[in-house]
Amino acid sequence: MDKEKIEIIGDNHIGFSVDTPMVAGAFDKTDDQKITAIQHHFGKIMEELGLDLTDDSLSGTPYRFAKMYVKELFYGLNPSNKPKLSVFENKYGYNKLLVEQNITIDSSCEHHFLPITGHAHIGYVPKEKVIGLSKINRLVDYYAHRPQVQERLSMQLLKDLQNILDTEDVIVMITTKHLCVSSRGIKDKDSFTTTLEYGGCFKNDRKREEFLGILQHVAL
Ligand SMILES: Nc1nc2c(ncn2[C@@H]2O[C@H](COP(=O)(O)OP(=O)(O)OP(=O)(O)O)[C@@H](O)[C@H]2O)c(=O)[nH]1
Ligand SMILES: [Zn+2]
Repeated sequence: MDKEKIEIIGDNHIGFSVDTPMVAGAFDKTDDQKITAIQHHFGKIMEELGLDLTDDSLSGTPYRFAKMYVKELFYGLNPSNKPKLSVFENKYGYNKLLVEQNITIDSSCEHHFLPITGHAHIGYVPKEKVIGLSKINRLVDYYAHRPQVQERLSMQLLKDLQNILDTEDVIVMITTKHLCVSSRGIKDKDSFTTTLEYGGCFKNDRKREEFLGILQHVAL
């Protein structure tokens, strides 16, 4: 992509869809085939930087890097890795706010491929269905392990939880630090980023305040 095109995307970097932009056939190759290809390309990048790939310490890096991308940092791109989310009938009729807070976010920014770290706080008001608590954490982990923008990550979590729980009454707050802001570019070490996405009863100011009140003493 030429520089002019990159500048344009720089001004319009938020995608129009909640789905991660993927090409057709994105999973035609196996993980091992992807690792082999990425290993080759990353080795070339290291060579361009002038690094000696015959050095003991560097020789395994292209493979380590490729395995880390496919199996760890970006495992959430592949829908076959989506966690199974068991939901139960709301037999006890609990119909007040439930908050799962301080869920670890380990993600990567899709513009620079640098880490985004922080926490998600997720609340919902059950209707007919309740979800196993750990499944909320697992879903966050899954969507975070893609190249992301924070806004889209929030929306993907909201939409999926609304579908799974069969209710609009879900709220997702994410507070993070972006290394692309703190460690390069403007190098601002202190700023952080918060997004808030919600539907249903959380459109009501008092319901949103109830959720935010619970989070008052939560650290980043
Ligand atoms: N809205 C949003 N922007 C993000 C996110 N992660 C990174 N960015 C921004 O994406 C923008 C990309 O802008 P560009 O001007 O194309 O890139 P750049 O020249 O590296 O910009 P600087 O970071 O200002 O040096 C930057 O402003 C980033 O801070 C995110 O999750 N959401
Ligand atoms: Zn970035």
